[in-house]
Parts: sequence; C-alpha cells; structure tokens
Amino acid sequence: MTAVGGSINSGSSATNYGSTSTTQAPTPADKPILKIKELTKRRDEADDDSDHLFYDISLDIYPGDVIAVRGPSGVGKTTLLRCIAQLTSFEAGLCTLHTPEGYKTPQELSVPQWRAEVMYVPQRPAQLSGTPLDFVDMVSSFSVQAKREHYDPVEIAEDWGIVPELWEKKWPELSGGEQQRIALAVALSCDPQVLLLDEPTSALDPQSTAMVEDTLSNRTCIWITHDDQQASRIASKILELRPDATYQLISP
Ligand SMILES: Nc1ncnc2c1ncn2[C@@H]1O[C@H](COP(=O)(O)OP(=O)(O)OP(=O)(O)O)[C@@H](O)[C@H]1O
Repeated sequence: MTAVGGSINSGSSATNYGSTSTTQAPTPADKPILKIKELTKRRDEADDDSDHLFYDISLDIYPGDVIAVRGPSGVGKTTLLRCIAQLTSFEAGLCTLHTPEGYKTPQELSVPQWRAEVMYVPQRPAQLSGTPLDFVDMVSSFSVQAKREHYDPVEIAEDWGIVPELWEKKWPELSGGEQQRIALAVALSCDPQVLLLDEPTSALDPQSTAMVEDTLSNRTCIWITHDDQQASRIASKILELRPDATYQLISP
C-alpha cells in the first residue's frame, strides 16, 4: 500500500502518528491551538432567542489537550463539534486557530483549510460506496489534502488489528468496529491539528478501545464519550453539557 500523498515516519511506533503537524510549525505548548469564544447555538425549532442548545461556550485548547465532552443524549455534543468544524452554522461566537501568522478564523484560513486542520470524525462513516481504498483516493483528491503530507492509514489501522486486506472490501462487508477504525485511521492519516471525535470507540471492544486510546494519546482532541471511565482515562479536561444549555469545565 502506498501512502496517501507520500508516507512519512514509516515504521514509527503505534503511538507516534501526528505528534507534530506535518504541514505547520507546531504550536508552542503555552499557546492554545484552538480558541473557542462564546459559542452559542439555538435549537433548530426555536423561534426566539431564548431556547438554546448551548450558550456562550468558551474554551482554549492547548497542544496535547484531550477535552472529553459529556452530557445526556440530545444535549448537543455532536452539534457542538460540527459547529467547531464549520459544518453546522451557529448564532454567535468565534473559533480561531493558531498559525505562524497569528490566530485565524475559518474565513481567514478558508473553510476547507480549516476543516483539514480541525477535522470532524463522525461516529461511523456516512454510507459510502466502494471500498476504504476508494475512500482514501477520494480524500487525497481534495485539493486541500493534495497539498499536505500524510501518514499511511493502512499502517495506522494495522496497529489497531485491521489487516490490510480489509481495505479492499466493500464498506457494507465490514463490521461496525472495522468501519469505525478505518474511518478514524483515514482522518489521522491527514494529520489535522485538532481532531473532533464523535464517540470514536463506541463500536469497539475494550482491547481495540485501549489501542485506539493509546494512539490518540499524543494528539489534540475534542472527544465525545458516554463512558465516564474513558473520560477519566483520556481527558485533560471534561466539558459537561447540560440540558439547560449551560456547561461546566471540570478537571478530571
Ligand atoms: N443543525 C442543527 N441546528 C440545531 N439543532 C440541531 C442541529 N442538528 C441537530 N440538532 C438538534 O440538536 C439536538 C442535539 O443533537 P446532538 O446530535 O448534537 O446531540 P448529542 O448530545 O450528540 O446526542 P447523542 O448523545 O444522542 O449522540 C437534537 O435535538 C437535534 O435534533
């Protein structure tokens, strides 16, 4: 398997993928990579300004931070990640990313570039036709990805028990856990600065979960989880969303 856009760090250990960005000078440890300021989202069906899904969320994410996002079903965790990724619109607030030229908004950076650096990874890949290798080809054909260096997704997933042959099977022939690890490996291979992970181990057994957690332990992530034990293992901070649209940042 050839790597997408040129392999780097071939043969690196399982936990070394993306410890530094392949495309940019790393953000100094004392500066946030990502700043979220007063992010506010109304409920879909709300017809006035008072019914919020979340309100005024402010958060600085430093290099290596893992922010675990918790809260009951329907509270807005996925929507929050999609707003940060600029995949869903929001009513107020600002997200900025550290660059060598200072903090930039998605518009200053361009939205496709933003999404390449602040990448949302859904719980399962959307219904895809073809094989995971076709998916890799599609991702690497995006102009924003064509300019970047990539890790080899097959090598990343092999560390998680995904044998290379699985990349040539049709998506529906793969189990939920295989699909989840393959989609996550493709995202990781693109080396975004911040990963926005929507329950990335929800379909995995404890052993596979431990391997994925190990690989991601040196990445900067915002990570939705319903598993309190996982939150305590992975998180540098816990962001708890509440049904009344308030939130709390907790040190684990
Ligand atoms: N684009 C949107 N704008 C406003 N509200 C939305 C949007 N997309 C989804 N919603 C609504 O926001 C609410 C929260 O959904 P969301 O998927 O973010 O919750 P969640 O906390 O991730 O839930 P779960 O834990 O069940 O996955 C739902 O009522 C959903 O219908």
